[in-house]
Amino acid sequence: MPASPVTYTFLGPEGTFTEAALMQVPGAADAIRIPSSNVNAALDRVREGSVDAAMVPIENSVEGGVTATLDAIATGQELRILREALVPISFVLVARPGTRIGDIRRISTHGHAWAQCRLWAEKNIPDAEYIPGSSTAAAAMGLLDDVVHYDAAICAPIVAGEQPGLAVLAKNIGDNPGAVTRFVLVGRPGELPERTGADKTTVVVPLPEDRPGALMEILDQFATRGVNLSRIESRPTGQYLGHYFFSIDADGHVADARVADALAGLHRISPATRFLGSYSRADGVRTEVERHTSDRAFRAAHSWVNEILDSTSAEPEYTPQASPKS
Ligand SMILES: O=C(O)C(=O)C[C@]1(C(=O)O)C=C[C@@H](O)C=C1
Repeated sequence: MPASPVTYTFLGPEGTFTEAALMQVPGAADAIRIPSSNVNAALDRVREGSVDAAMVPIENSVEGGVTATLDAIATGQELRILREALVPISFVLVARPGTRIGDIRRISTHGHAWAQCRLWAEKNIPDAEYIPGSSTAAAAMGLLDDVVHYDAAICAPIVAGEQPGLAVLAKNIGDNPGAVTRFVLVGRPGELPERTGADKTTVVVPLPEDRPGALMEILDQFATRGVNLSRIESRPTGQYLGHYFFSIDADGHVADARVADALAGLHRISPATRFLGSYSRADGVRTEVERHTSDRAFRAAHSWVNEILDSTSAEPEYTPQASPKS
């Protein structure tokens, strides 16, 4: 019987940056690809098992963390990050043919895209009202639909190139030409991606309450084991004011002794710590490991302690006390 094809979902519709990220996954071109209208819907499809994995945005070099994703993977049925993808971001301004920049009164795009074009918009369309869109491509495609109440959109160049109904009014309108968005492919817990030496580990750590220095203790678990952090963000749990969790990316794989030891330390401090995955870095940069935090150093240290335990009687011998004479 032929194997059933892999099924992916992504923040759609076609033409989003998220779809571009999914197409970086080997075999994605031959897989079934189902667009989802938002990050939660995409992750729900993974949880209920109707798709194998979902590609979602997690972090932008200009605007920071994508909170919808950070929150959705931190709670609910457990999920795992299987890989990451980096997409260079450039934006175009599109409208219906015949529209001039001076005609624009209302403009739509994804919130992260709007944040990355803010300076351009202030300079070129200062009076235009911003209408939030579920994605850049959804905003652009909406212009082909007579019912939408905006007259321009900001999207990826690819959308404009494929739609004769859309005219490009301006190119490269992002405020930061080097902008990059990081995406993650999220699946259900199962096989762990192999350790490559150029890996990342993502965890969610609820901040223990009413404990002075709790954040310091969390950071210390990584610092004392020579584990570098590439992202740390605090997010409210939503339960009540002042209750936060930390979303953390650390260099290394849970199969690295120093990372495993740091995670064990986190679990002691905050038992509800959630492991979100170890996966290879999209940029392929290998982690530099200091000698005293290498697997070999951890092994040697553990065998030293075990030797001590083996050669020493850990529990004092039990000598029953003579019963007092009556
Ligand atoms: O709207 C899209 O095209 C998306 O893929 C989402 C998204 C994001 O969430 O940051 C991805 C990349 C860009 O930074 C802007 C929007």
